[in-house]
Amino acid sequence: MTVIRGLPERRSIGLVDVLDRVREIIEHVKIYGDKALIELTKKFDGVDIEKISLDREELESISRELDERTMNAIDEIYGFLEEFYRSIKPFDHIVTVNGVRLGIVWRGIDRVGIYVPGGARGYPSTLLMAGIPARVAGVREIYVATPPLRNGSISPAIAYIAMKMGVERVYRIGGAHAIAAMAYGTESIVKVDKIVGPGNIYVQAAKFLVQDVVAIDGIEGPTELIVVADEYADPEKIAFDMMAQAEHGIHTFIVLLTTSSIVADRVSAILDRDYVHRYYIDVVGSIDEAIEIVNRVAPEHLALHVRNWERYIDRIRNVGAISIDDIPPALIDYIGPNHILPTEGWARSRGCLTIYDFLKPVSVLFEVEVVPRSLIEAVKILAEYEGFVIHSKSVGVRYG
Ligand SMILES: NC(=O)c1ccc[n+]([C@@H]2O[C@H](COP(=O)([O-])OP(=O)(O)OC[C@H]3O[C@@H](n4cnc5c(N)ncnc54)[C@H](O)[C@@H]3O)[C@@H](O)[C@H]2O)c1
Ligand SMILES: N[C@H](CO)Cc1c[nH]c[nH+]1
Ligand SMILES: [Zn+2]
Repeated sequence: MTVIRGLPERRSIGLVDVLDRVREIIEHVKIYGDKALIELTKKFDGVDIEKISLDREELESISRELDERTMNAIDEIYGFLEEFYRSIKPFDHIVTVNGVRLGIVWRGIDRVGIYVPGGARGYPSTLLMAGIPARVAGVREIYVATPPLRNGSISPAIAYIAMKMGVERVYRIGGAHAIAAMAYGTESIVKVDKIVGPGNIYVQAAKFLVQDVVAIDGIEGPTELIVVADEYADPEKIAFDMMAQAEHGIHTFIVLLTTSSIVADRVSAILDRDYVHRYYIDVVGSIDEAIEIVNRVAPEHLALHVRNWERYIDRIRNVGAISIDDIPPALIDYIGPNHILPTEGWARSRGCLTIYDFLKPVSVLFEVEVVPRSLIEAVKILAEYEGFVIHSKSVGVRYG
């Protein structure tokens, strides 16, 4: 049965199901370094790799295998996303309030590790989605980890983008061990300040577990989509949107909530031809009810096949991405603004990957021109209230 009526209690797999196994993998990498990476790559990917890290010369040679048509497609999307991220790059904000000049200045993170998932042939689009905002933000060093292909090499498209982006190194390792390696460092892997990127449940569980030493962007696991549709929606387009996201694997979470039993039956009839993936369809009383469910479930993607969508948009709070009206989620996957999106309900507290993931706001207090007496007095009082007498003196010795 591929189409199930109603909603499940939970997603088919979650971090909690694999944390113990992933913890063991991480410990193994911490102790044995490169040796563990080579061994685990043999175990999980079935590939012997002697050298983990690919330098620019090797990347150049792999990228020469890329056909011109795909190269042009990458260039086109690269240019589009670069322009988008340049145009939303935040400015420093320095203002004067009551004679005090202060503000926020943005600084790029020094070293970022980008995880690019394996899939069937690699996810070059993910490198675009993470690497372009990182570059525009001014990240100094970018490292990429991606699982090796069956032949031991990596996707020529990933190699091409890595070259174009000027990344420092590409590591041909995937899974939880790749995350552990970038978090703790090994003989051939540089320890980074932040790890970003989507992947399967092992990859995301590893990101979750290494937060004692490295920042992460969030949990971006197996793909999720909820389609909300009214009676005017086109069942064929809905089915395509659902099957497209199911294409990512067997752990995807794909749901249709519709007010129309006719739409439900028609979509179900199309999806029934897919024997591999699982889909959920529920008939709801109203679009408002569907939106309540969406906010509770907090899916990665939401597709809104609803007339008068403007009426509902402000009430949609907990989703990673919204495709409205006739826009397929698959378009967001390739032209963004970003397809690196929270799953497993994490959309309740964070959204898509953005340029802000690669920037740190630094708090700066410049000169104090006219000393606002009341403000200085307030500072001294609060410092003393906290028991920090020297804090109070340090301010008082300058401003009285
Ligand atoms: N949420 C998002 O933003 C987003 C974006 C793109 C893709 N995705 C998801 O990323 C995932 C990609 O998954 P994938 O598996 O193709 O690639 P992946 O790179 O995430 O994982 C593959 C690696 O997992 C490791 N592995 C495999 N089996 C294992 C096991 N039993 N124990 C430990 N490690 C194991 C292997 O080392 C392998 O190289 C899909 O689920 C897709 O839906 C999510
Ligand atoms: N749908 C994925 C996010 O869940 C992103 C993606 C990349 N390539 C194709 N699709
Ligand atoms: Zn996709």
